[in-house]
Amino acid sequence: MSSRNAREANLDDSQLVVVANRLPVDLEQLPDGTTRWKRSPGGLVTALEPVLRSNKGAWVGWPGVADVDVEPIVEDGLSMYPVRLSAQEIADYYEGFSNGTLWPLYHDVVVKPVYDRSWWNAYVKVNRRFAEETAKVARPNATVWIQDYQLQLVPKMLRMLRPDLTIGFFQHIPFPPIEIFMQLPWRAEIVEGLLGADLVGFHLPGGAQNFLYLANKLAGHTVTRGQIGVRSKFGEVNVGFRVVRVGAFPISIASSEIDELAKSKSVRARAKQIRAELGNPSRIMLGVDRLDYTKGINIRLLALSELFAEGRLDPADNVFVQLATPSRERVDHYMQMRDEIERNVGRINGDYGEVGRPVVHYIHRPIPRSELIAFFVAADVMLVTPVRDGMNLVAKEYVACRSDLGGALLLSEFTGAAMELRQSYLVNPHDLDGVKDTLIEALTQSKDEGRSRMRALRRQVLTHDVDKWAKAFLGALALPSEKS
Ligand SMILES: O=P(O)(O)OC[C@H]1O[C@H](O[C@H]2O[C@H](CO)[C@@H](O)[C@H](O)[C@H]2O)[C@H](O)[C@@H](O)[C@@H]1O
Ligand SMILES: Cc1cn([C@@H]2O[C@H](COP(=O)(O)OP(=O)(O)O)[C@@H](O)[C@H]2O)c(=O)[nH]c1=O
Repeated sequence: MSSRNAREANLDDSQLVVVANRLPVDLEQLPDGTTRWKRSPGGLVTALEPVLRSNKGAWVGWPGVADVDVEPIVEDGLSMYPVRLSAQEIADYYEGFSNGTLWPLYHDVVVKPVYDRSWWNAYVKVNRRFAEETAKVARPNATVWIQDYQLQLVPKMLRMLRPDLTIGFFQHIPFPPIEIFMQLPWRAEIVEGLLGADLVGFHLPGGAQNFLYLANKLAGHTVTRGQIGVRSKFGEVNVGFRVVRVGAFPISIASSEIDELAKSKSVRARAKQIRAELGNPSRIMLGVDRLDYTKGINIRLLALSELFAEGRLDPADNVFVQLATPSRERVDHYMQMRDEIERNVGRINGDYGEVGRPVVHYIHRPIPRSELIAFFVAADVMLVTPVRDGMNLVAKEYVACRSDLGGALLLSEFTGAAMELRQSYLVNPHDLDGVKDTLIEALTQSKDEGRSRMRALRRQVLTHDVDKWAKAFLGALALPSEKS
């Protein structure tokens, strides 16, 4: 990565500042003691990086390693301001409160959240540091856009430090049903923290509606009663002399860019090569995920193994490729899940594979984007089976890659993407027989059926891209918010 020091480039005072737990790049420490930058994992970075580069804004976030002081850097017009976290803070604020408490709680308690007071204290302390760093970077009257569940206290803390700023907050993960959120010992503090923003955005109207209800119940503010729409009909919370808007803005991808890349000769050629490397099977099934227990990877493996056992799917002619980026590897539930998935991959290959011809190809490392796009082009059926997911950009990326109108998308009803991608093969991931039957349907769809579904899906993804998402959010944030 070619970079210049941000202070040298005199870009410190920015008009649009994104604040997220991670910078879009992670610092990697190599065994020989040198360091290099690599792309950070996850959909938040995929979505926001192009938006911020085109706005020439600033990004405040953690550089991905503990206890290092990194100078601000500027790259292609994007200024990045690293926030230092100690190893203990990473354990308590990131792995602990963010990913051991909030992540499972907000994903419908799919595993049991841990409520630990020292984790909470670290969360407060680190949120304060993010607010202080942002207060230093933002120009007078700038717009600050805070991202996600790791930083829910920052809006209020930042408003106290810098009342001149316009502050937006976007939640990338589901906002849970009220009775689940009410488990959280620090529920009122979180709601108050978010209400420091001028606009609080969610992917779906349901999450926005849940938050609106809690703003009344837990913080005692008066709120509007009408139904919240998609990019329209915002809810309002009266917080003293301010009005806080609450809305739904489903995130998306740089659709045309991905569409173009997928059409390129090199990607087409690589897709063909992938099929050949897999032994030219009749059908390639694909999964692409961070290795997270919310993504339902084991459900896919179980469905496949039963279909092979029942003779409904021929292991000699169907392969499944699972690309899995390592994620949160020191958190207990992630370690357990990895062991379970890897045991299942081994078992299925032991039962149904042949020497030199596994039925499940499992890769546990980050895959570069161009290679990923070639996999999307090669795959006949894309398996997206989370038990809960804020959006799931992978589902949209698959659709953007299929200008040939080939392929089929099998999609869990419990993803944010399911609200928009209605012509996919929708499944309830808890209903294993339903998943198996729908998978067979997708694998055996007629050409006409597949083309008609993919055409409709592409219309949605290509007309609702990440630029539209950012403009809708920032446009709503720019509306006057003072009470008249
Ligand atoms: O930073 P990590 O702990 O390594 O996790 C990666 C990111 O995961 C989550 O992504 C979410 O945002 C996507 C874009 O809105 C959405 O499609 C997906 O459903 C979410 O799970 C997390 O919310 C991010 O903060 C992390 O950076
Ligand atoms: C496995 C893998 C993925 N990517 C990219 O990461 C994001 C994932 O975003 P999504 O919204 O589906 O989910 P999370 O944010 O992780 O919860 C998507 O853009 C993938 O293309 C990648 O670049 N490399 C990988 O190996």
